[in-house]
Amino acid sequence: MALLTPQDLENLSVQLEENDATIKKVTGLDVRGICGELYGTKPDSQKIGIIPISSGEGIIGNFASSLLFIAQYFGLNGFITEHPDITGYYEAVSQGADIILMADDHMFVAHNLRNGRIASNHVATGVIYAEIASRFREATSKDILVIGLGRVGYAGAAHLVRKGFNVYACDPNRAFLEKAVQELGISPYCREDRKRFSMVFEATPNPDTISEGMIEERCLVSTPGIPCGLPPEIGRKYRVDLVMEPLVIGVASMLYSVM
Ligand SMILES: NCCC[C@@H](N)C(=O)NCCCC[C@H](N)C(=O)O
Repeated sequence: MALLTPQDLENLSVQLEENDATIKKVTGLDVRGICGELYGTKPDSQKIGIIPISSGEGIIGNFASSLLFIAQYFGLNGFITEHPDITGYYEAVSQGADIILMADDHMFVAHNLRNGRIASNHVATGVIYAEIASRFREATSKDILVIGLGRVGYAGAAHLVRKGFNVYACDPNRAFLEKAVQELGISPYCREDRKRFSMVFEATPNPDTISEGMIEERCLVSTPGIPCGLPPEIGRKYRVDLVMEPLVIGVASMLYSVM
């Protein structure tokens, strides 16, 4: 899994503002509205304990401060512990955190100490970005393309199947594709079918995974993937709206899902 870099997290508030405006334009709701409908919850100034974790590749310079910005943006009472790891965990609980946010190199979790609910970033991110794609008001059918069936893509595809969309998906890893066909009943996307989509959920760590023959002239691409799966020239040639932001939208989904 590709790890965030401090550069990915620069100008987070600008990235959020731009993406929230796009989401509102193409779905009719902003991130708060979609998360509220998706989970049936709303923030109630819960105390969020943000714990830096030093394992593996170590602490990412502006990761904790980015989480603090996100907590405050959604009306929550966030704080970053003075110490990392276990000492930080003890500090967060002692200071009355209702929800703990912490991430190592493999898992990023939100754990609500009051109701026991726990969310992982990869599932919450897959679900919210798939949900955004599926709410495209100008969609011409219930057909939706999912590119990438790893932890994030699979979670998004499962969510779309549950919502009754016709999910077509592709992944270079044949085992991932087979698993999704068997377990979710999705249809493998075949380029030869020349089928085009007005809704695309892209969840790969690769650039330029979206090709011209995949999309309709008017299309919404929703992706947490870094780097961007939409080639800029295709985005310019067609009327494509792109929702792509590295952290805030996925963390909002995590927090709303454990409230
Ligand atoms: N959609 C967001 C996906 C984040 C994930 N790909 C990642 O970089 N995880 C590593 C986070 C490491 C945080 C570090 N341990 C710290 O606490 O600063």
